[in-house]
Amino acid sequence: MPTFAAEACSLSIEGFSLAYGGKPALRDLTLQIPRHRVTAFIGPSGCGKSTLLRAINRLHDLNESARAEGRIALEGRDIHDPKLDVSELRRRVGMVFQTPNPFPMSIYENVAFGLRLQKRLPKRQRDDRIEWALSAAALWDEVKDRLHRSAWQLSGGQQQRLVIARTLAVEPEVLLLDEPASALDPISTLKIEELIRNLKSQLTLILVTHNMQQAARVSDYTAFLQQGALVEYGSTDQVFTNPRLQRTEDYITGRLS
Ligand SMILES: Nc1ncnc2c1ncn2[C@@H]1O[C@H](COP(=O)(O)OP(=O)(O)OP(=O)(O)O)[C@@H](O)[C@H]1O
Repeated sequence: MPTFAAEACSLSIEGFSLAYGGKPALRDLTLQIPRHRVTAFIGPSGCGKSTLLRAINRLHDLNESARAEGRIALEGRDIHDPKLDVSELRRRVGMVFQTPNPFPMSIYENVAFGLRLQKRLPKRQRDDRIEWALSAAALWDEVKDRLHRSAWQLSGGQQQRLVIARTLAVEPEVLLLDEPASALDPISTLKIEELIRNLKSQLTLILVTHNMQQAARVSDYTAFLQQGALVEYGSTDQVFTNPRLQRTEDYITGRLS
């Protein structure tokens, strides 16, 4: 199990469990997520990948039947600390979902949206931040001449990069990606993968994917979950080329779905 020195560790998950209506979805998970790396969560459908991802920015708070136990610390601070501001946590830990969900407004306003909630910036600075976020999401060149057109005119792949730009605009430290390319065509998927690899110089990324080639291509570390438990966690190289457990090998090679 990889462990990281405090200065290299973004998130530390310790004895974390979560149940929906008394039914366990995550069981006593302990793992550390390294800073400025891509970590993939893989495992069969229903094993708890999305539940774990969402727990990192406390989305389970919105579900009355969900009960969490244990600790998740971001930069050493427990995210369940009652003194912690949840909206600030969600700014620091951004999330991108499977289906691109741009708001029904212009490309510019989509990226400005979170920024406006966070703080009032003078227009010049806001424009600079929007250009920066769209560039970081590898979309600027494609949209710079039509910033005030509807976001819904973009292709699915462009919409997903716009959603990533919207998330980046508020300068998160961690980006959670829940199957971000599964609704996209192969070319758009490769663009998202390249983007993920490039973004790790700026922030920590966690990727949920069903696509084993994708996990192998973009992630540095891979955690394999089964029935809510962490089965194997290691460098992606090790997990994919020399898995410690037969169950991991069976899943990676498609013998277990
Ligand atoms: N909102 C919810 N209410 C009740 N049960 C839920 C809820 N969300 C997930 N579950 C259950 O928790 C377990 C883990 O689900 P989760 O969506 O985290 O798995 P997953 O590995 O991401 O699955 P998939 O790959 O199919 O998206 C499953 O048994 C699921 O039915």
